[in-house]
Amino acid sequence: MNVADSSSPAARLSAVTLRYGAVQALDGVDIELPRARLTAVLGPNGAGKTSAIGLLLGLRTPDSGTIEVFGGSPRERVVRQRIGVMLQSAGIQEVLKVRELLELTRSYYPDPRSVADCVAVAGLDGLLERRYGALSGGQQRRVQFALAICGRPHLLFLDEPTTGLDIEARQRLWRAIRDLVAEGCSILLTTHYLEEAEALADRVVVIDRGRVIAEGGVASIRARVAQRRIRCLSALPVESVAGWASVSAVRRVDAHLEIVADQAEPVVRRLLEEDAALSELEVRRAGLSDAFLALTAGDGGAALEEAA
Ligand SMILES: Nc1ncnc2c1ncn2[C@@H]1O[C@H](COP(=O)(O)OP(=O)(O)OP(=O)(O)O)[C@@H](O)[C@H]1O
Repeated sequence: MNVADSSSPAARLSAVTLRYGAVQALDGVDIELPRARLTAVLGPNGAGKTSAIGLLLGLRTPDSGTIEVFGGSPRERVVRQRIGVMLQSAGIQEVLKVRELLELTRSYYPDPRSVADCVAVAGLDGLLERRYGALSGGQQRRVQFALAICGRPHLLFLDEPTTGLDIEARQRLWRAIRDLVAEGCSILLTTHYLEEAEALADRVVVIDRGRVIAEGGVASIRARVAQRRIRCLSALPVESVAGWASVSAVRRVDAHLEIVADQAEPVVRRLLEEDAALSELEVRRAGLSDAFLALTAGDGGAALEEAA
């Protein structure tokens, strides 16, 4: 295992495909997790985010492609001992007390944090003697986070970690996550919330229907979300509208044109000039789904869902 080479990524999925029966969950996915950086994986429900994490954890085997974690297989013990994980389905024994859960999980790792440190980082004051199953949803999430970080992982998987947390708990978790990255931890975070990615991520990978459709810095992904979405009933040909200034994507859905544009006004003006019969004109701020449309326009366009 190549633990010493700090220039290589912490983990890498290369050309990975994964199918569950008829469902192609991942379809040729390449993702790299650079060291000491937070990579946010964004995408709609069913995009393949959890499946990608399952592969990186060695819980599943891909149909094709390769997975490397610290240069080795995620199934090697020495690799697993460098990984922490907070999944959506936690599978935690409900009858155990928080202290027992922490001590049990700490025992798997060679150099764990102290229980007191876990309590401080995850905000578990007063919860150690409580049974896990008797905690509120938000308290359980905090315990799950503590279990994920108690082994001082070098690579941490956080699958929608702030779901169910109140604003204060979310802010606290964000601070803890930032501290971990500053200490050198590499993190893969999945989220449906663009603002969470903006607050935390160095890089964003957008997955849709099993494919990576965009990746880059937060600013470049956000720039696409700043676009406008224009929808109207018009017979203008898609090919000609696609060539107009400001237009980054266009497609036809039944009789409607759906356009993603950097600026709405010039496009709307021209639409009205060129099609006197145009009707049902709508302009709205583009959401994440519109960013997907803009990014995938070259290969036929992704399904346009309601703005995120
Ligand atoms: N165990 C399974 N058996 C069959 N299909 C599955 C299984 N797990 C996932 N899938 C399917 O694979 C696809 C990808 O699912 P996955 O859970 O990876 O998506 P996700 O991006 O994590 O979604 P979400 O945001 O809803 O958590 C979906 O179509 C899902 O229904």
